[in-house]
Amino acid sequence: MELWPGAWTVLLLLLLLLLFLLPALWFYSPSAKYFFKMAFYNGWILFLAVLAIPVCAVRGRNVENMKILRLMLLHIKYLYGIRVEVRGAHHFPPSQPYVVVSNHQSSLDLLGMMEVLPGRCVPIAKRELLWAGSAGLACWLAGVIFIDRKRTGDAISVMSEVAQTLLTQDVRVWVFPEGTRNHNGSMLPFKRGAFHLAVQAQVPIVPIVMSSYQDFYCKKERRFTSGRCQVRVLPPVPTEGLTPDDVPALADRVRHSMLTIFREISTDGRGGGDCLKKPGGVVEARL
Ligand SMILES: CCCCC/C=C\C/C=C\CCCCCCCC(=O)SCCNC(=O)CCNC(=O)[C@H](O)C(C)(C)COP(=O)(O)OP(=O)(O)OC[C@H]1O[C@@H](n2cnc3c(N)ncnc32)[C@H](O)[C@@H]1OP(=O)(O)O
Ligand SMILES: CCCCCCCC/C=C\CCCCCCCC(=O)OC[C@@H](O)COP(=O)(O)O
Repeated sequence: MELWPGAWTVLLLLLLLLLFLLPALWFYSPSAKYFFKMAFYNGWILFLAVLAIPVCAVRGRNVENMKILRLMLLHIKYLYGIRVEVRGAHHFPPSQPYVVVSNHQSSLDLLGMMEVLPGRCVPIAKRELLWAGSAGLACWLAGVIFIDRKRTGDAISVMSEVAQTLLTQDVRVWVFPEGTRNHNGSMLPFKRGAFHLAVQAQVPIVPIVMSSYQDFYCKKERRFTSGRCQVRVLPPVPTEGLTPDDVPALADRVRHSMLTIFREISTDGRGGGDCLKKPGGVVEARL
């Protein structure tokens, strides 16, 4: 193929620009750094999923595949210099089904989640994740339960089937009761699906709180540095003898205990707020 004579010069200039521009952007523009890091995070997970799919496919759709995904994802915190400290892991009931509920700040929750994910535990995820290419397929193979948030009736019947599965197949379920990502320094009101699920199956609820990421991550400010995160497992909350009428109070009680711990373990003691940094590095809380 013949190229226009100046084309090589243009290509060379573009290459030089990339070679110098990308590192310069990385060092001098925190926003560019944020985008590179997030793009790499998603890209790396998609790549790992491509490797995981054939291994998981041998077993077919099976909750045991979640162990493979977990092992493959555990190193990511080192790539990003995030120290994940786990406390209270002894609170996990040793061998029985239960429902884990945890706060949901960002897709980075995957790091804390993989740190403590119990055996035979499957997350409940929005249906859209199923279409996230290789990651969606890997999730499906690992038994992730998908719900359509736009169809309440369908979501509720999926949750009711899950309640049966909890008991008959000895699995645990991980639910983000806020129902969506929330990075505003507090917790959204809890949706009640997870609590109905636990009451229907008469299994305990294990609340897990991940401390605020706002020291090292803020989407609004395009800031993503290294940092620390604490994952706190709280004592199980029994549901034996409770009925659907008890669900609203149960959900409120669990949210209250989680919010208290969230504020306690998040570095500014208030959960970080809307990651608005005041001059002097003080983080203003918006709760
Ligand atoms: C190596 C490579 C790896 C590659 C792969 C990478 C990673 C893999 C590993 C794991 C990753 C997976 C992690 C994925 C995480 C994704 C996180 C998410 O997607 S979060 C979003 C989805 N989750 C949720 O939404 C859960 C919380 N939502 C609920 O519980 C909701 O209640 C709902 C069931 C979805 C319904 O919600 P909706 O808004 O439609 O309605 P309401 O909540 O208002 O409820 C209406 C009404 O119904 C009552 N209700 C709710 N549930 C039940 C039920 N089960 N039984 C009976 N009644 C129920 C509820 O109480 C309301 O009534 P009332 O107002 O009277 O109380
Ligand atoms: C605990 C988070 C698990 C994340 C799994 C990461 C896999 C990502 C790899 C590449 C795929 C790109 C698709 C990004 C999917 C992000 C998953 C996520 O965090 O879902 C958010 C969901 O909950 C709530 O959704 P909304 O906040 O309502 O929109």
